[in-house]
Amino acid sequence: MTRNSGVTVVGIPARDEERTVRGVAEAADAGLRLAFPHGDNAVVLADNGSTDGTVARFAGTPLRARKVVARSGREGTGKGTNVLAVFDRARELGADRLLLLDADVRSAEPGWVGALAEAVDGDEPVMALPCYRRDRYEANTTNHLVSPLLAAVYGAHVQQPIGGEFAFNRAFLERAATWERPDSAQLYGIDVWLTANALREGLRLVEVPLGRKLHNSPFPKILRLPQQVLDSLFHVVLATDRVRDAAPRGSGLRQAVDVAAVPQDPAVVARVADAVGRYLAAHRGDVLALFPAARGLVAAPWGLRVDAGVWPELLADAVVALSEGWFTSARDHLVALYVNRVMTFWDEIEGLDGAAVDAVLDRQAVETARAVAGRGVELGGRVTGPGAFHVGHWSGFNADEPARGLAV
Ligand SMILES: O=c1ccn([C@@H]2O[C@H](COP(=O)(O)OP(=O)(O)O[C@H]3O[C@H](CO)[C@@H](O)[C@H](O)[C@H]3O)[C@@H](O)[C@H]2O)c(=O)[nH]1
Ligand SMILES: O=C(O)[C@H](O)COP(=O)(O)O
Repeated sequence: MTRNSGVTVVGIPARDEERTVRGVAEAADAGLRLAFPHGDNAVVLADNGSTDGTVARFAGTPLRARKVVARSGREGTGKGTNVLAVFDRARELGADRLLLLDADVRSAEPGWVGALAEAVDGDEPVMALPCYRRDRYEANTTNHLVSPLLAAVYGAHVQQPIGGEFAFNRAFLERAATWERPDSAQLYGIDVWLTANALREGLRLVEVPLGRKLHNSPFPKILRLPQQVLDSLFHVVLATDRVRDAAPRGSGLRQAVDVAAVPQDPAVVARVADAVGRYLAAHRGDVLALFPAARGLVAAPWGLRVDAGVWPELLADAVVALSEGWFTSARDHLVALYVNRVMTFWDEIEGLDGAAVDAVLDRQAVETARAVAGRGVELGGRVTGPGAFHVGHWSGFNADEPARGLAV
């Protein structure tokens, strides 16, 4: 890497992050100074309608790098709106490389900038993804949906495909500008949209060890974030030529489970379990028709027991349903089954050490790839999903849901 030349942009997507945005901007600035002391450096805050002091806090933070603010309204926008605005600004600034840091990360270190930037050196499109240790009660969308499904469809084992701390080189930014964007890519679908499209096109992905990730718990969003993530992932899967063969494991087995572990707030867990129970009662017939592996599920204190043995088969049922044109039903019903998988997993890992939890998750991804491979799924653009995003079958079941389809 020509460390002293070129344009490097760090983008920070934010909504209502006044407590943490300053620390992230300072870490970005210090990292840019260390990695590119003579470079043309910029930090871009992309804000979609914060109602707190996020923008003022960023504006009031002294930085050596150029400061840029990109703003959009709150309605009908999401994280993806901000990331895509950062992509646009990076192209306008002639960026040789772009990094993204979430605005709520409390463990961001200046060293992340150099490490991520170095990984995307080169003329061919390349994307850097983080490897960090995370609380065993978090990263559920990663662990039970995205990583196993990417392993199954693309034969790739990616530890943190939707972590949020990424880097891209200029060639990657140019390529990403050509990809079709479903509405959910404006929301929390953006991260998986980037990773899955990169895998679909066989672009190079590099995993960069970053230590630990400490941020706001994502769990209260468990009924809407995974739905948006699945929506984007399903669109990319449908645009994929075929289910790929498993690639050899590159960097060995995962080590992603932190020693720090804080169980989720029981009141939030109870509220979520109640909403999912009502959803499944209302959609029972349709769920069993689309997910044959659900027929043997037994009751559990939180709803249904979805253990590590049956989960890969349920994910394979979802891929089959998707490939047969049941986009919205497969997406929405899978969210309900997934919440039961998460709660069953918490029960399964009780008393296990981190390495044993990692082993459960590794096996789950491998078994998902085996289950999907056994179904003879045909992809290749035969069917497509709805470009517009709407909460679909979850309408009326999620007390947190937005009033309008696209808004988050
Ligand atoms: O409308 C929004 C919502 C969120 N964000 C920002 O996006 C980042 C991540 O959002 P957050 O709600 O903290 O996401 P997580 O719950 O941490 O979700 C994880 O999973 C998401 C879906 O893949 C990723 O987008 C995140 O980066 C990843 O940390 C933060 O800086 C937010 O301020 C926005 O810019 N606009
Ligand atoms: O990596 C993840 O899966 C996201 O942070 C979302 O986490 P959650 O599944 O715990 O909501």
